Amino acid sequence: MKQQKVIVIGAGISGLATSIRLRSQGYDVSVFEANSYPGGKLTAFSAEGYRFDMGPSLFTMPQFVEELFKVADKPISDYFEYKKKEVVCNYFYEDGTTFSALADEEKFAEQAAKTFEVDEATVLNYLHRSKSKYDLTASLFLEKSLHKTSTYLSKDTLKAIFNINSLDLNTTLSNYNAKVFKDERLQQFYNRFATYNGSSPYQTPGIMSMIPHLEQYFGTYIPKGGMHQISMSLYTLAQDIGVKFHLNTNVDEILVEKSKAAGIIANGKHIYADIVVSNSDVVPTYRRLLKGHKAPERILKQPRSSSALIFYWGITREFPELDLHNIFFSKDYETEFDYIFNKKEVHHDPTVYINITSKDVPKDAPDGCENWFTMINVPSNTGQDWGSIIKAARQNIITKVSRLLNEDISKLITYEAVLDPKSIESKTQSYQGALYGASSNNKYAAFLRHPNFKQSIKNLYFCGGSVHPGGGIPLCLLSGKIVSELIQKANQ
Ligand SMILES: Cc1cc2nc3c(=O)[nH]c(=O)nc-3n(C[C@H](O)[C@H](O)[C@H](O)COP(=O)(O)OP(=O)(O)OC[C@H]3O[C@@H](n4cnc5c(N)ncnc54)[C@H](O)[C@@H]3O)c2cc1C
Repeated sequence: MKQQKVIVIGAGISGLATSIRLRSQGYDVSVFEANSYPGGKLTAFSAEGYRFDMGPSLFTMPQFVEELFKVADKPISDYFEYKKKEVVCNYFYEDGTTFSALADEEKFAEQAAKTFEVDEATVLNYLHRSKSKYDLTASLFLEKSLHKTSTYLSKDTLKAIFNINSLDLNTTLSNYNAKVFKDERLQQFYNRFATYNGSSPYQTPGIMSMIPHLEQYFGTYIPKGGMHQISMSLYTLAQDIGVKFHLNTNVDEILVEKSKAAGIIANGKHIYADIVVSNSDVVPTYRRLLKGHKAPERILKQPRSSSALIFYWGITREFPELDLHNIFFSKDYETEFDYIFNKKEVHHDPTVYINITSKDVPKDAPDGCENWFTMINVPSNTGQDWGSIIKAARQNIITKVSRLLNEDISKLITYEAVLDPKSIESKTQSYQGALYGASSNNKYAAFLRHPNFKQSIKNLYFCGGSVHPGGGIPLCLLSGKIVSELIQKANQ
């Protein structure tokens, strides 16, 4: 059979994963990327002796990265190394409580019982329930297309349906956590996991209590050289196995002939292919690349996930009380989320996340200094005045962190760069600058994500954080897997 040509639009983490899988399956794969660099949101920059990962900072489920080296039949050690973190995250509360979340489950529960009003058994039981929710649903919701009948004819699906009541779909995450834990600080700790897919704990269903399992059971990791090594190692791997990259090439249109994807138009040129995969956000894929084709309006109108406002700060001091991941909680979590998702504004007391890779990668900052990636969750871009929001948030963050660390950090900032939802949108063509596509703020969200294929246009596929199974590095890698399996099956 003639080798089939595949065009992938976008070299985000999902586009890279898809290209590696399809090339390993024998396809002739070309990736067209608008930016001058691969990786999309997963990129980095250096300035004045500091290196910063620009986007994702938390690395979980490394097995999905490992799988890509296996399918490409290349030793991962030639490309990518990472180590497990024993301290997952340090937490700081407004009432002065501090809590260091440890990777080891038993030690974590022991520490939680010492810090909060809870016994170890309650914490362990919560984690066990979290694991069973994941085990029951992962193969159905995350690893297969939800839009193919075959998915529903499996033993796993029947098992999930029989156990539907144990999935806590009919309550919100915050109500579920409030039922299990008396201590509001521990509720806030577990409510935070809603932000891992850009949702609100006060709206997202209780099934999201499976997310702590990913962190606690599979662990958290730091790549040698920082997060950017994930995308760079996959880019090198893809090139080594023969994927062709066209950087600085924006795709303007997907060519469709006789209800079949036939290629793309880029720089005014028609480039033909047998299969097209869009790693571009699904909203601009329809609005710009598929103009004139009927769009699934209900899906495209789903409210977006949260976005982020990030200050990249060069800090001229080291803080031993901080680790790679640090959270400074807001006092009133519910109001903070009401501002983000209902008012579409930013509360004056936001939860602040500080990621410091120089803790594990010393050369990321000059001696005696730290590289702070200081982030707050903010609404997606619907035309807010980001200039004023940035000004107010900067002051509020500095005041809060200075108070909780007992040190005026404003005097320590010698380098600063800022990323806001508008710049996330313009750099990656992500609709409204949302980090994870649509939010999961209702129990049907999983079914309201766009499928990985299009019924009415043959040979057109979709991967990435805005489509099934969702955003975040692990799910984006899984969408690449689902797409490559769908293509393989269609071509058998
Ligand atoms: C600040 C921030 C923090 C985050 N934190 C985490 C975290 O800690 N852990 C985690 O797992 N996830 C995190 N995420 C989410 C994660 O980064 C994303 O879910 C994931 O990287 C999305 O990958 P993707 O392949 O879907 O798309 P993207 O990274 O958005 O890449 C899409 C690519 O397609 C290109 N493109 C789009 N349209 C076209 C076109 N027409 N022609 C050519 N090219 C095009 C874009 O230029 C871009 O390079 C974070 C994201 C951000 C921004």
